[in-house]
Amino acid sequence: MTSQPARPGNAPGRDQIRRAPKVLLHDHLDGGLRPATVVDLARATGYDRLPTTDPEKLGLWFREAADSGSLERYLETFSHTVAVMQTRDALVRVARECAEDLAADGVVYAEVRYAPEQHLEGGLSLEEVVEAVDEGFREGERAALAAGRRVRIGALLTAMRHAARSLEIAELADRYRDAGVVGFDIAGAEAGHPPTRHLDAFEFLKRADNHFTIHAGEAFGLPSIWQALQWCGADRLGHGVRIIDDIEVHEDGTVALGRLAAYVRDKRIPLELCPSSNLQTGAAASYAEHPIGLLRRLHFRATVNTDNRLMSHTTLSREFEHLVDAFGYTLDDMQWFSVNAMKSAFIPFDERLAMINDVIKPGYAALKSEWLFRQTASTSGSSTPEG
Ligand SMILES: O=c1[nH]cnc2c1ncn2[C@@H]1O[C@H](CO)[C@@H](O)[C@H]1O
Ligand SMILES: [Zn+2]
Repeated sequence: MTSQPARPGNAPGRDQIRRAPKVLLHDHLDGGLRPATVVDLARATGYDRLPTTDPEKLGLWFREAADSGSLERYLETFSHTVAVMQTRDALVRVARECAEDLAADGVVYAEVRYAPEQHLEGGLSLEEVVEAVDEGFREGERAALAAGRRVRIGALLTAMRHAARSLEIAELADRYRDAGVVGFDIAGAEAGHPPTRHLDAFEFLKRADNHFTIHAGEAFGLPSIWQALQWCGADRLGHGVRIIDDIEVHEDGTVALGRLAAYVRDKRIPLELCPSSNLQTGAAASYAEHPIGLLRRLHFRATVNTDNRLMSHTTLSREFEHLVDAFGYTLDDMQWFSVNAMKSAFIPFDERLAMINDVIKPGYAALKSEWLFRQTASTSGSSTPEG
């Protein structure tokens, strides 16, 4: 274990970051398994191609293999997790543990995505996959509640952008809407697989009043973001980090936004930013240089996300710790990101508002008052009373 780095001023500590109510919009179910669960499930299903069956080494292996500098290589690691998620029991377990792990990390609302078409090899139907995952999420929510933590999980159904099942998956998402599914997404290698290949799926979704996000502007730049928004009509951008290519920072500190960047900011298009994942796929060089710093300053609708907790050896708290260290963020910044994310969620407006007013704001207020009392206690303790 590394020791907690010293953080200046009123920077929140590791424990406060974990306890702060957080909202997660971009997390892949098949990218968040516990290493020990991968080993267990491989044993139970007879999958013998894991690089190692030692959970600790396996965790390390995923992290290192994903640390390749390219999205394509990063995605290769999913062959192992997807391979052990082909039965109903496996899907229920992985989804249950996901909900429990997020709750333990202080996440109060999450949208977790996966591609149903990748879980059919054991003979399950698309519907059975969706129902198994939903059962797992609900079990996990109940287990978390019994442990004193409240989390709400909604599913996003992903279609793989290199495949040709997006309309079918979009229809599936529509059918399971209000039954645990809150939206749709496309994922997979970005270069060479433009979102416009899936226009029929997006048009269907829009006509049926559904929400969707698109992985765009991660490994590929502005044209991908432009297509996702202006051709496909995405509600949010998965990553969207390359919008930075349309922002010019001048030497005197002034900033000029290109038309697309201005559109994204003006329309409050949510950016599902995933710092650690971006470092691994080469989309950013370091936390300190990650575009999230500038995007937050310019008041884009930026949110903080994990992408793949297993491959990036991360949690939402750890993502925030990195940002606190790199940019000196405070609890106010964390609250800003969390409210941004909650505003951008795909559940109904009144439920989002209730989460913001009844869970997020009171949660941060309590943490801030803790901090205030500690400050007062330490100042009065160190001063000598006069008279
Ligand atoms: O950052 C990413 N960019 C693009 N695709 C991804 C990323 N992370 C995961 N997946 C892909 O999404 C599938 C469904 O969850 C995963 O199997 C993986 O292939
Ligand atoms: Zn992703």
